[in-house]
Amino acid sequence: MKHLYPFYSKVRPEQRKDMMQQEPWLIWLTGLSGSGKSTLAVGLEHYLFQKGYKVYLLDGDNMRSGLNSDLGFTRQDRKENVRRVSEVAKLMLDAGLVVIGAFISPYEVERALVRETVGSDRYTEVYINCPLQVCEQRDVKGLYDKAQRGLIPAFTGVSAPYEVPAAPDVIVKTAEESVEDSLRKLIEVVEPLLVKQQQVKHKPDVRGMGITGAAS
Ligand SMILES: Nc1ncnc2c1ncn2[C@@H]1O[C@H](COP(=O)(O)OS(=O)(=O)O)[C@@H](OP(=O)(O)O)[C@H]1O
Ligand SMILES: Nc1ncnc2c1ncn2[C@@H]1O[C@H](COP(=O)(O)OP(=O)(O)O)[C@@H](O)[C@H]1O
Repeated sequence: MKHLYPFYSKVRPEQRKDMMQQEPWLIWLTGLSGSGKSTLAVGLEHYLFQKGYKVYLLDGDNMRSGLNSDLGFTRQDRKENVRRVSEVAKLMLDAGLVVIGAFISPYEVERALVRETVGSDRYTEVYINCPLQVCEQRDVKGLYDKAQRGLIPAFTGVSAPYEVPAAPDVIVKTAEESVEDSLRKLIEVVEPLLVKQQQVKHKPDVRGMGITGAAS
């Protein structure tokens, strides 16, 4: 039995939105290695940052260098990788940020878990669609070549599966579009989601702000 006693913040989500002047949102980019996730995620983050949004990018290679450095690419480790990232993203959303996640996340069940963890009302799944042959030709990091020579086990698309998203919110086809075109398409869908829906006004009421034992 776990003896846990979660506390509840006195800062309401609406107050955070007011402070941050944006809708917290997770934009999740899934696709094969070399499909264009990092290129588009970096571009989207940069664009949104320049426009004044408080935005942060979580990327597979980066997360796997720190928090998830103990994980490899077995079925179980990929599941744990995405589970941890979804919990990190949830905390960042609760703090009011816009979060971009760029992960292969090859299994439908884990992508559904991300959606469920953060809440489907603040989640957009983007399928970075690019045929395997094109990714192999690009071979940005030389990983396909190594995987084909048997030097990298369980490489997505070569020796491990990638389940095409059944119902993504957005699809970008990076073999057919320029980087600029794909980025524009992404921005056109994403930016309207982040604009704060309504300004919430509240009086500066300091009663019960957690100061205990003080004379009232
Ligand atoms: N076996 C294997 N399969 C796929 N990818 C591999 C593998 N080994 C290392 N890499 C590198 O890890 C990056 C993908 O990490 P992710 O955390 O996004 O993967 S996953 O969501 O857990 O499947 C991936 O980055 P991208 O190329 O940007 O997708 C690779 O750089
Ligand atoms: N429309 C596009 N969108 C994104 N990347 C593209 C596009 N067209 C070509 N590319 C190229 O494809 C490569 C994608 O690499 P990268 O972003 O590292 O992929 P991933 O992060 O999915 O492994 C880059 O060299 C990029 O310039």
